[in-house]
Amino acid sequence: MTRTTETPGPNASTASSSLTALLAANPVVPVVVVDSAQDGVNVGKALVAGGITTAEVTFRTAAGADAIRAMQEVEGLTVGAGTVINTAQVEAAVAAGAKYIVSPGFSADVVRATQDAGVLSLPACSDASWIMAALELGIDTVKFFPASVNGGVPAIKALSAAFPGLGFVPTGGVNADNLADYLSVDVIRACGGSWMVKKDLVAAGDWEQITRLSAQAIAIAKECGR
Ligand SMILES: O=C(O)C(=O)C[C@H](O)[C@H](O)COP(=O)(O)O
Repeated sequence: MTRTTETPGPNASTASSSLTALLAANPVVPVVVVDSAQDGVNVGKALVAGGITTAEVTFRTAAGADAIRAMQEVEGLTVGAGTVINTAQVEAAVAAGAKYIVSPGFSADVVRATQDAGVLSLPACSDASWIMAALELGIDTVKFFPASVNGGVPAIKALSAAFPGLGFVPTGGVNADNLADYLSVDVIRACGGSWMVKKDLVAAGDWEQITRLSAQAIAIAKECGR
């Protein structure tokens, strides 16, 4: 396991504070997987109708970049890219208009390319060593993935003791039943997840249910003071 210990890019610290602001305004980050740009637009509209104002559109399908580009037309929606695992995808995501880039793990190359493009970077770290590598690049908020199998809230609290000031965005296993447990923790800046945009809902074109589940998630976030 090799890690690059480069210095942060010139945009790193501005980008970090903007990420904090973005997450404060978007405490629930839906992880969206779509097979077409049109599905992306429909999902985006359904999310906004339910009060969710961002979407992390994954590069897990070939439609990812096209969907990000098409979703720029959805009013009130900030579109980011997810499952970004190499610098070619960073380039494609930035070209498509992604405002932030999320990875399921930590890659210094991906973070640097994102910072160099002046786009917000949210890499995932599941333990203290990866967090230290992220800190070296000026990252002040990390995705915690997969959150539930890595110990959930107790693990985040334990890591937080060693890294005061670091923000976390748990993703993986978060749902309507445990969202409040996560959002009650100060260092958790937002939660990511797919529970309101499940593949079967997208396949069925059930935009109303996506809106209902989004509204439910936002109501829970509000109860937690977000
Ligand atoms: O693709 C990525 O970059 C990921 O990090 C994976 C997603 O965030 C999780 O698959 C969401 O988890 P669930 O909400 O449990 O479905």
